[in-house]
Amino acid sequence: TIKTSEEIEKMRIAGKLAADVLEMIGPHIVPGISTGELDKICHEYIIQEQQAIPAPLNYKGFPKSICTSVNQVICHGIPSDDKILKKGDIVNVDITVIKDGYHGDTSAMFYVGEVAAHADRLCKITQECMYKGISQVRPGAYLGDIGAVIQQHAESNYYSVVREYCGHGIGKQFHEDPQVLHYGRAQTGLQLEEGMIFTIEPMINAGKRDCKVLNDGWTVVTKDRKLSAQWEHTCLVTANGVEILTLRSDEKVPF
Ligand SMILES: CCc1ccsc1-c1ccc(O)c(O)c1
Ligand SMILES: [Mn+2]
Ligand SMILES: [Mn+2]
Repeated sequence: TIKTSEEIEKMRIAGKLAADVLEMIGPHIVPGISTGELDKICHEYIIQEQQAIPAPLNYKGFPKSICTSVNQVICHGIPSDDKILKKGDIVNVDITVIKDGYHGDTSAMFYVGEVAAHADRLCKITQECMYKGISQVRPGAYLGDIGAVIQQHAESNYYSVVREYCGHGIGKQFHEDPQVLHYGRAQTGLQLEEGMIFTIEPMINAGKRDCKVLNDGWTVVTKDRKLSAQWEHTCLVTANGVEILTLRSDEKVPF
């Protein structure tokens, strides 16, 4: 749906709050902390400090307030007191908050201590995929333009694009139309219009694109158990391009 200026203002607030949670949790991500503890810290911050609601909790039955996806986990990792982070791990923390009825959805990769060069490279290229996708956003552009540049950057670096999960429209609902695929052909699909708001959240695998869901019914892992990375921003289509609603205060847009 095309958001009104009043709705856009509320989405700016929700987006900023989601970004603030990621900035808050970063320093806590050190060897020895559990993902269950990260969930507790974020939950308390969202509820008490932000007087907001964590959207994942009880969404389709998800049991926690954030998603924490470590190493070969592609997405929807369930925080656990038994999952202790160790040096060399890469972890995606995915935050969605609801404030005044509107959603802000963002995620980032964090390094636990020093990580291997190949892990660092995957995280960096994946962030570049997200930014390249965002750089295509303007009125009149096509959803296929976003998918094509993400796929091109990933595959030219010998990585693969997960296809089973995608970005999405967002507003009063966590997930709205359109689906935003992270692969595709330029100049195809829906045309973007000023006032549209959606996420771009590419999941890029070091190995093959195939994935599977574990017996917990949530955790999505790479079939070949190689590493996966993901970054996510909530984006607004503006008259002259794009506004990233979940930009962090220390984050520079590289285009
Ligand atoms: C945990 C929330 C959830 C449950 C089913 S899909 C999903 C989810 C998680 C992160 C997201 O960015 C998203 O758009 C959806
Ligand atoms: Mn998310
Ligand atoms: Mn999302």
